[in-house]
Amino acid sequence: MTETFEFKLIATDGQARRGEISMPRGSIRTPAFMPVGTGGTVKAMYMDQVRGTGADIILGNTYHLMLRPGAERMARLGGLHRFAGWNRPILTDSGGFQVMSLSGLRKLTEQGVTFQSHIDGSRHEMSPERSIEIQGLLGSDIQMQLDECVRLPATPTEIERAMEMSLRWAERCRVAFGEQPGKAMFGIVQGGDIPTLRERSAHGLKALDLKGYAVGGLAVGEPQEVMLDMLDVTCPILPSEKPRYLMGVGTPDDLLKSVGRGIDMFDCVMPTRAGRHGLAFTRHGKINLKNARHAEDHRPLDEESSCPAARDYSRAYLHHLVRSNEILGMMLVTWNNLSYYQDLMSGIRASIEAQRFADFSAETQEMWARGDI
Ligand SMILES: CC1(C)O[C@@H]2[C@@H](CO[C@@]3(CNc4nc5cc6c(=O)[nH]c(N)nc6cc5[nH]4)OC(C)(C)O[C@@H]23)O1
Repeated sequence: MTETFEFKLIATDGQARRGEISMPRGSIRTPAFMPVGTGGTVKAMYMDQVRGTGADIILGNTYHLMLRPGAERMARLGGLHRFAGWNRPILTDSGGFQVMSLSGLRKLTEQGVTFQSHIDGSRHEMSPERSIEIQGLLGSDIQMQLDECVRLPATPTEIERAMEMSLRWAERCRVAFGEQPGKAMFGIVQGGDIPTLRERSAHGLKALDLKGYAVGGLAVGEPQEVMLDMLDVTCPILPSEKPRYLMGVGTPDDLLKSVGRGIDMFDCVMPTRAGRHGLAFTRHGKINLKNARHAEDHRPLDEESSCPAARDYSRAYLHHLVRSNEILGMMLVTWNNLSYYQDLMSGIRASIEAQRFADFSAETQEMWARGDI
C-alpha cells in the first residue's frame, strides 16, 4: 500500500500485461475483475465473501447512490467504504451512462445532463464537476470522468459530437478532481465503432496525462469482433505505464480476448446477474441449473474449486433451489460465479508471469468447448 496511486508493470506477454496498482486502501493485482456493487452491495453476497473470492476492488455507481441514499448523506455516514463494510479500493462510474440507460426525461447539454430519477421521478442535474464532487463525497478511490456514451448504431456525426464533448468534459473533470495523491480520476475513450474517432479520443485523453484510461462506448450490444477491433485501435495509443479499464465487460471469453489486447481492468454484472438466474460459470463452461438434467446429479459444480458453493453442494440441490426460486440458490450460484471469475483472472495473471498466456487462453477455451459437464 502507498500514500499515492502507483501502477507498476510486472510482466508482459505479447499485448497482455501483468501489473499491480498500489493505493492507500490496498493494492489491485491486474488483470483484475471488479465485482459490481451498484447500490453499495454486491447482490446476494457478504463483502467478506466477495473478498474471499479474491477481489481486490469493487465498483459502485454514482447514479444509483446519488439518488439513494444520497451523496451528502453518504458523506455524513462516513462514506461508502464504512457504509458498505468494504475497506479496500472502490471504483465508481460517473453516472452519465446510467442516466442514459436508466433514467427518464433526460436533457443533455454542454453544461451537463438533467434527468428524472427512475426511482421517484425527482429531477436532478449532473455536470462533470458535480459528478466528481459526488464521487468525492462517496469516498471513491478511482473516479471516472463524466462522459457521453452513444447507443450504437449511431451516425458518425452523432458519435463524433459525443466523443468531442466527452473530451471537453474530461478536462473539466481533471480540473474539478485537482490533486488527490492517493486517488485517481480516469478518462474514458469514446468514438463508437469508428477507428479514427477512437484514435482522436485516445490521443486527446493521453494529452491530459491522467492516472488511468477506460475504454467506454462498448459492451452495448455490438458484436464481439467490433469490440475487439476497437481495442486493437485504442490500446496501442494509450500510455503503457497507465492502467487500461474496459467498462462493462464481460463474459469469460471477452476477458481472455481483451487481456490479449492490452486491457488491465474489467467490470461486469454478468457473474452476479447470471448467478441470480441460476446460470453457473465453471472451468468446463456454463451450466444452466434450471435444466432438468441436473435434477439427480450428485456432483458439485467443481470439486476442485476452493469455493464452498462450487465444491460442497450437489447440482441436484442447486437445481432444486433455483427451480424453487429459493434465496439460497441466488446466493450460492452468485458466489460460485464470482469465485470462478476471480480464479480465471488469477490464472491469467500467473500465465502472463510465466510467459504462457496464449497457451493458457487456448487451454481455457478448449475446456469450455469440451463441456464435459
Ligand atoms: C454485458 C452485460 C451483461 O452487462 C450489462 C448488459 C448491457 O451492458 C452493460 C455493460 N456494458 C457497459 N458498457 C459501458 C460503457 C460505459 C461508458 O461508455 N461510459 C461510462 N461512464 N460507463 C459505461 C458503462 C458500461 N457498461 O451496460 C448496462 C446497460 C449497465 O448493463 C450492462 O450486458
